[in-house]
Amino acid sequence: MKESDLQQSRDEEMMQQLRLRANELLLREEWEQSIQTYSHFISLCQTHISNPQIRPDPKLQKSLCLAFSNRAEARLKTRDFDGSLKDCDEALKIENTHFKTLMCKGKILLSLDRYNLAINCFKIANLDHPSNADSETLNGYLEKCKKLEFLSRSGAFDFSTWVLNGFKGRIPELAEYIGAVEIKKSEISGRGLVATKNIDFGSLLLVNKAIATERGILPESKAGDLGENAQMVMWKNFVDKIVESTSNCKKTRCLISMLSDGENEESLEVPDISKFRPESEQDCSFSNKKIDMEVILNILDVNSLVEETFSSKFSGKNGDHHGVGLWVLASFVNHSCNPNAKRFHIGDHVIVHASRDIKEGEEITLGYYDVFSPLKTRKEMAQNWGFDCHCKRCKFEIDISLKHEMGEIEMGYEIGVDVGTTVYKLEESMKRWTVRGKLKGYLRASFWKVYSELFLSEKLMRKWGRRVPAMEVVVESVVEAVGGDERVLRVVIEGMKRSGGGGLVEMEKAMKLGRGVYGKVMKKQAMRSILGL
Ligand SMILES: C[S@@+](CC[C@H](N)C(=O)[O-])C[C@H]1O[C@@H](n2cnc3c(N)ncnc32)[C@H](O)[C@@H]1O
Repeated sequence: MKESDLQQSRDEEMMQQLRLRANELLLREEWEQSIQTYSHFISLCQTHISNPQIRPDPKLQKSLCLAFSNRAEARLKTRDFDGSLKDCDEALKIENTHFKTLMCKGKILLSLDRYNLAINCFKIANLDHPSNADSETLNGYLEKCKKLEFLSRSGAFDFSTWVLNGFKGRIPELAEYIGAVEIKKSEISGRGLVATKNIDFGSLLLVNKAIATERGILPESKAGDLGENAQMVMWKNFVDKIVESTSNCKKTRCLISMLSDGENEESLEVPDISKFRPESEQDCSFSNKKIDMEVILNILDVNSLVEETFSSKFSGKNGDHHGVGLWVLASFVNHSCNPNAKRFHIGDHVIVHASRDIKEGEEITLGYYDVFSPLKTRKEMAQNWGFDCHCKRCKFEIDISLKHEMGEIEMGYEIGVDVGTTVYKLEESMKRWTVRGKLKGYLRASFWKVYSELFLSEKLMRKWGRRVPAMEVVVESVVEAVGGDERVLRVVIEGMKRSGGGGLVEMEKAMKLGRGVYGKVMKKQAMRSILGL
């Protein structure tokens, strides 16, 4: 036997061993090792195939296709989406209708929210292998992709069934969605999200999937080592997940690199909103680089959010479950103390809707912290975020806080003076200062705690009822000024129940308020059930 023939048979033997070993590792779910072994096999196989002295072997081509496909699967398990997609494409170059590869590629594209491309993969797989044993699974994926693609285009989310089931069972299926908004230079700070047309209160503005989230149980009291340690562990895990996502996916790396790290926000580039659409390809200077750890930490500091879950908003409690995450598009929304939007979290998605009517060109704003608190508390919370808020409401309240009576009212609020006295004094002072319209709503929202305590107490209302404005009047001004809130809803519903359940008009008002608070994501019956009407 010639030396070259001997070498060829040694190579073939080696490839055979590598292939079997890699398959075994894949079955044993030892992803990293199987990736390494497939890589070794692939490299030998490619050298072998490209050798002009060796007769082309269709069997070897098939093995190479399968090796790429299997390595793609293993890479998918390690969440290396880019690597996995590249492997799928290599396999498909060899056999363009390879079923297993098309399924794998479809699943990756689905988890990257690229619904249309995923649909294409599943469709080709279906056309070419109509009687495949896995056709039920395939059709399941195809249906799921079509549904998500529709949701992502229309924003027609409906949580009614989930709500009516008491938030039990599977959470509603959610897709990424971008409503009538664009990113523009903001008058508040840096870039912001702006309405591209008039938007009704309750309408969806965006649904955005997290780059990563971390959830955990933290002791109720955050004081003490136990709470602090648990918080630190959660934060560390969260940072690790973000680092992993940025190194595994070019698109994630590009998107994160567009976020503010808190420095020179005014000079940051204003990205086009299309970059955030599910199907968009990314092409940025960061695409092949690692983002510096210090930059990642600063970006997370400025942009990560604590979850406010949808179901806990209704029950009024989140228990000791806490979640933190990074939602890239939602990170472009600035804060205002008279916000026009609200956010909720379901699974890994954040859902942002208009909490008031929004005019074309108006900036979308969220309350990063509780906007139903007095100026002093809000200022402290803004400082924790690292900025000074200069919104209309803050400016107005800063002027008012210079008045002597305001100092007395604030002092009374802090030391817990009877709520009726505080409300009465504030209302009388507003008359003297000729505070009108929205401005009244601003101050009432700042002292909402005392107003709600007064309205919820039959005893106090008997004493003060005639000397203070009616609950409906206060609620209307507060909602117009800063938008609704679960706590405002609670006062309204209590008031309705106390007056005998409320007529149709009251009921309609409460439902309308509910749509501003929770968004138009459920039918009337579900809304009625969560409002307890
Ligand atoms: C989540 S980012 C919002 C988007 C940011 N403006 C940008 O250009 O990327 C949060 C940062 O925006 C700025 N910001 C948001 N709301 C603000 C406000 N009301 N006043 C001043 N700065 C604000 C602060 O620098 C804050 O740390």
